[in-house]
Amino acid sequence: MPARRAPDDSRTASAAQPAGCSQPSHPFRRGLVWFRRDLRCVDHAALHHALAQCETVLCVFVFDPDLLEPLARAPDRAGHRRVAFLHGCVAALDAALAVSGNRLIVQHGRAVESLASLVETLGIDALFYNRDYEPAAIARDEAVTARLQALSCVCFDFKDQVIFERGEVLTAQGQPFSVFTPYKNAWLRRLTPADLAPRDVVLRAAPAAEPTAAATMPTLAQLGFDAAPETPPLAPGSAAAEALLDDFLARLDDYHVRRDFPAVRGPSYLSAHLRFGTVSIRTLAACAHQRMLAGSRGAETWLSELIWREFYMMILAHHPRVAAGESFKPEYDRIRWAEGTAAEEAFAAWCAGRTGYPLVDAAMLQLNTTGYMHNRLRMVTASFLCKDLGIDWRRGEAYFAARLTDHDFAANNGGWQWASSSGCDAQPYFRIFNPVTQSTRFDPQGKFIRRYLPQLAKLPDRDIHAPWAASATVLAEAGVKLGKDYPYPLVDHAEARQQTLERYQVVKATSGPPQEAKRPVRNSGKHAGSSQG
Ligand SMILES: Cc1cc2nc3c(=O)[nH]c(=O)nc-3n(C[C@H](O)[C@H](O)[C@H](O)COP(=O)(O)OP(=O)(O)OC[C@H]3O[C@@H](n4cnc5c(N)ncnc54)[C@H](O)[C@@H]3O)c2cc1C
Repeated sequence: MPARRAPDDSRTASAAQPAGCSQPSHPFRRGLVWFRRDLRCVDHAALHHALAQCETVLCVFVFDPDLLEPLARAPDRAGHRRVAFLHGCVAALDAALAVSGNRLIVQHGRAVESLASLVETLGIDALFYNRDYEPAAIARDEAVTARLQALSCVCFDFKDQVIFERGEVLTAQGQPFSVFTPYKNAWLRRLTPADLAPRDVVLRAAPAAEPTAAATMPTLAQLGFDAAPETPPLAPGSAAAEALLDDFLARLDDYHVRRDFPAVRGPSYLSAHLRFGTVSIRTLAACAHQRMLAGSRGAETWLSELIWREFYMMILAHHPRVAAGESFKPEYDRIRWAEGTAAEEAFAAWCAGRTGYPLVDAAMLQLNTTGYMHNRLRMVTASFLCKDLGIDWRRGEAYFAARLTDHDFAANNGGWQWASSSGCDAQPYFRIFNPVTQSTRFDPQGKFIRRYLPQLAKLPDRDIHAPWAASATVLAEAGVKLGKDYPYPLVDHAEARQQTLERYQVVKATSGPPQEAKRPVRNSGKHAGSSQG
C-alpha cells in the first residue's frame, strides 16, 4: 500500500490527518522524519507536518549502499566529490538540528532495513517524508512503505521538491504537456501565494532520553569514499546555500543578460543545493516571482529556469521509459551512432578535454575539476558529442551523471535529449552548434578558455577559439606547439555537420522539413525560448 498522500501540503497540519483519526493535539506519539533530497530544517513540508502530528519527532538520514556503491565504483573516483558534498550537507543538517536540542540519526544501510529497524527499536508510529520522482526512488519508497505499514507504522509523503508535481499542470484536455512554453504559461496561471508559502518549522527539543545522540555519523572513508578536499569546490549545507542566494539576489535583475557567458558570474550556482534540498524551491520561486512582478526581466528569466526543472521532472513522471534509456521520440532510437576504435578514442578525448576545440575542452575540464559545468557549456559539449563526434548521447549522459555534483536524473536526461534532438521540445536535429561560433559569441575574449587551458593563454582573442587556424607566427609568439601543447581538432566541424545530417536522415520523415537542413543556420541554440539559448 502506498504512503498516505496529504490532500495538499499547505501550512495546516490537518492536511495530513490520517483518515478516521480522532483529533487529539498529537495523534501520533513518536514520528520519524526521513530526510533524503531535502537536507534543511526550515520550510520543510514533511518536518512541518510531523511536528504538528507527533508528540516527539525524530529525524533520520540513511546512507544507502544501493545508491553509494555505484558511485564508489565509478571510474576515476568521479562520484567522490558528490558524496563529499552530500556528507557535508548531512553534517550541516545535524548541526542545524542540534541548535534546538535535536539530533539527526544517521544510518548506513539499505533504507528498508534501516528504517524498519528504527521503527521497531524506537517505537515509531508514523513516518514522514517528502516525495521523490525518480523511478528508482519511487520503487524504494514503495518498498519502505509496505514494510513499515506491516509494522503498524503509518507513512505519509508530501510534495516539497517542486511547486507543482506530475498531474498538477495539465493541458485543457487533461493531458501532460510536451512543449515547454505552454507548460510554463499554465504553471504561472496556476500559481497562488499558498504554493509559495513556507512550510514553517518550529522545532521542539527532543527529550533528553531520546536515543538519537547514540547515532554516529559515518566518515566518508567508512562509506567507501575519499576524504573531502580541504577546500571543496562548493560549500555544503543550508548556510552555504543561503550565502549563494544572497550573492545571487544582488545580480538577479541582470540574470538574463549575464547568464550565457561562462567567464561571468551570471547564474546562481544553486543547482547542487536544489538537488540536495539545502534550499527550498518555494523560497527561490517566491524571490523570483516577487521580483518578476516588480518588473525584473532577470527574475522572469530565472523563474523560467526553475520551471524548466519542473518541466523535466513532470516529463520523467509521465514518461518513466526515458529512465530505461529510451529516447523520448522513439524514432530517434533508429539512429546508428559511431562505434569502434576511432569512436572510442574520440569519446576518451571528449571526456578528457582533448578535442582540439578550446571551448569544448575548457568546459570538460571545468566539469572534471569542479563537478560543475555552466549551462551554455553543457549544451555546447553535449551537442559536440552527439553532432560532431556522432556518439550516442547516453554515453555523455552517463559521464555527466557520474561527475556533476548537481546531477539530477530528470534535468540531465532532459538536457541530453534536448541536445541530441531526441527529447520533448528539443532542438531540431538539423540545428547543430558550431563550437567556434559558440566560443566567439559567449567567451569573446577567451577568458573562460584561458582559465582552464593556460597553455593557450597567450593567444590573441581572435585566435584562441580556433588555434589551428592561427598563423605559424602567432602560434610561435604565444608559445603554442599544436600537437604537443594542445591537440589539433579531432574533427572538421563542417564535415562532421554533414555526416550528422546524414546520420539523422532516419528521423527526417517525422522531425521536420528536409529543406530546413540546407538553410544556413545561425545557431543561437535557444532552448525552446529559454535557457538553453
Ligand atoms: C546536457 C545537460 C545536462 C544537464 N544536467 C543537469 C543536471 O544533472 N542537474 C541540473 O540541475 N541541471 C542540469 N542541466 C541544466 C542546467 O545546465 C543546470 O541546471 C545549470 O547549469 C545549473 O547551474 P545554476 O544553478 O547556476 O543555474 P541557474 O541558471 O541559476 O538556474 C537555476 C536553477 O534552475 C534549474 N535549471 C536551470 N536550467 C535548467 C534546465 N535547462 N533544465 C532543468 N533545470 C534547469 C536548476 O535547478 C538551476 O539550479 C543540464 C543541462 C544540459 C544541457
